[in-house]
Amino acid sequence: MSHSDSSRRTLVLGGARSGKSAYAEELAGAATGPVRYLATSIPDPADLDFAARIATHRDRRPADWAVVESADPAAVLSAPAPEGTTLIDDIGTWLTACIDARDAWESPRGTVSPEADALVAAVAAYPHRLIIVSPEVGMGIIPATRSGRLFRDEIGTLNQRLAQVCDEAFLVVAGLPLRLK
Ligand SMILES: Nc1nc2c(ncn2[C@@H]2O[C@H](COP(=O)(O)OP(=O)(O)OP(=O)(O)O)[C@@H](O)[C@H]2O)c(=O)[nH]1
Repeated sequence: MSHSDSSRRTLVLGGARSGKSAYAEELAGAATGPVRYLATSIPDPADLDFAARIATHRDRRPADWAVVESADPAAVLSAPAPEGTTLIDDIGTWLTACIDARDAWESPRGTVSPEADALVAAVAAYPHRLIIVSPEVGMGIIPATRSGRLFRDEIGTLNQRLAQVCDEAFLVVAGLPLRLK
């Protein structure tokens, strides 16, 4: 697949507090044109810790970035796209919400495949610059819970599929990006 720089797709992987979001924001800031920040988390006013994290993000983001909060990134990407760069942060939050919505934590692998298929297709078809943040998990011991094992397997499979349709991919560790593709 060959793309111009303006339609390049970039996947940014990393563990918790690895600096993956900050690196993705750096890439978005370096791109030409306007930036649209697509947050997949819908804030819960009762969750003060998460509200503080979001506030930190807002403070460090340039004021002229458009912010879209949506639990359905495939729908956002499939709608008529504005010029410039879209940054999706992040796929782990989205996957958790998808599994919750189907009440599928005790279900077999693949229950959320329709949603994953739609996301991968929307990413592959997106016509402008796209940067996607997703968690890299599963390098430690096998989780003790069924839900933990389900998430680890589903996000690993999805990350592989996203990496295939992206032009480049990075793994961020301790704030340092390692190019994978
Ligand atoms: N709803 C909403 N969520 C936001 C906003 N800004 C950031 N977020 C969410 O904040 C989350 C990332 O929080 P971080 O604390 O950076 O995540 P982390 O994985 O611990 O750390 P890093 O690896 O450094 O990114 C993502 O799920 C974003 O969707 C916002 O304006 N609105």
